[in-house]
Amino acid sequence: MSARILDGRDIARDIRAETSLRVADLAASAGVVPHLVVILVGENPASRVYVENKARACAQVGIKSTLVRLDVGISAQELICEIERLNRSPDVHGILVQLPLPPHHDIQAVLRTISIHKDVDGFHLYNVGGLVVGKTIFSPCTPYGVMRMLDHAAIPVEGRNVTIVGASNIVGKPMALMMMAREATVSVCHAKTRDLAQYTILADILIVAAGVPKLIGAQMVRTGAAVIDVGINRDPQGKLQGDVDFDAVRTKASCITPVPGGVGPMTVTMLLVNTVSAAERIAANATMHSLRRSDLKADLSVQLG
Ligand SMILES: Nc1nc(=O)c2c([nH]1)NC[C@@H]1CN(c3ccc(C(=O)N[C@@H](CCC(=O)O)C(=O)O)cc3)C=[N+]21
Repeated sequence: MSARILDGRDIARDIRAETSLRVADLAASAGVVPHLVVILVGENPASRVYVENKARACAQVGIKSTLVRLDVGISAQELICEIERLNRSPDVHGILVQLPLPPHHDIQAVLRTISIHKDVDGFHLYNVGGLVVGKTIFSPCTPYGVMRMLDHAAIPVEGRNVTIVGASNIVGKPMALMMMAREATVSVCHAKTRDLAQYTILADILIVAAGVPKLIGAQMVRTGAAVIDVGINRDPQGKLQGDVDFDAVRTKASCITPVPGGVGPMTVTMLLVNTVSAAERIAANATMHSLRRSDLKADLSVQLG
């Protein structure tokens, strides 16, 4: 068997086309242009590249984006003030603090400062906790992108065995909760799980986000499984590589995502989707408030004769 390649760039293109239409509708109905602000602290070269990719993707669908570059030495208090300013700004709909942050910052404290209505990364404690009870406003982009890829490929989730390797806050843990919400049977493992293959071999859907090149070989994969590679590893030549031994596993899986060109483009696309949703929600809220105000004025003028 040779697996079907799930092309993240193709799926992302379809979703971005839909997203552009939503942007146009919002301009027509409310005169609003979605606006994402990305905060980059310091000079991490990988972060620079990611941030540039995000800006380019925004421009493609008509989202306005602003990069706020802050000095590596900025204090926690100054960073928090900057976020609070953006929270209050009615013309900003999404706020993203590029991770990692320099070590003197408490990442959780910073993320908790972002308004939950503008938390398009889905990293605020409210949105993270919301995944447990189904009350999240924004889902984190990478697991959301994986979900959309599976749905796009008509790969069923309900009642399936899903094994997740890697339990990070931004991928593995939220992925597990989203899969549980869809009634999958979920196992969460780590790169160091004893006899990892015992778990991976059970998976109808295997999702790998462990950050270990070639962690998953063909013998660890169930025949016909869908294999989703979230790994991003750069070899010394700068070539990007996932966590799955692609050439070996593709002979055994029924579907597989490549790296690059798999989950990565979906992550950026879900950021666009979340930003447009944020703008739609904020615009709808503003309309509701102005309606209420005009109702109130009408009531008053009736009462006052
Ligand atoms: N607050 C925050 N939110 C994030 O979403 C976030 C972050 N911080 N810090 C870093 C990670 C990493 N991440 C990626 C997004 C897209 C690709 C992507 O598009 N990859 C392309 C290749 C890009 C290349 O060649 O380097 C692909 O897989 O085809 C990769 C990685 C988002 N992150």
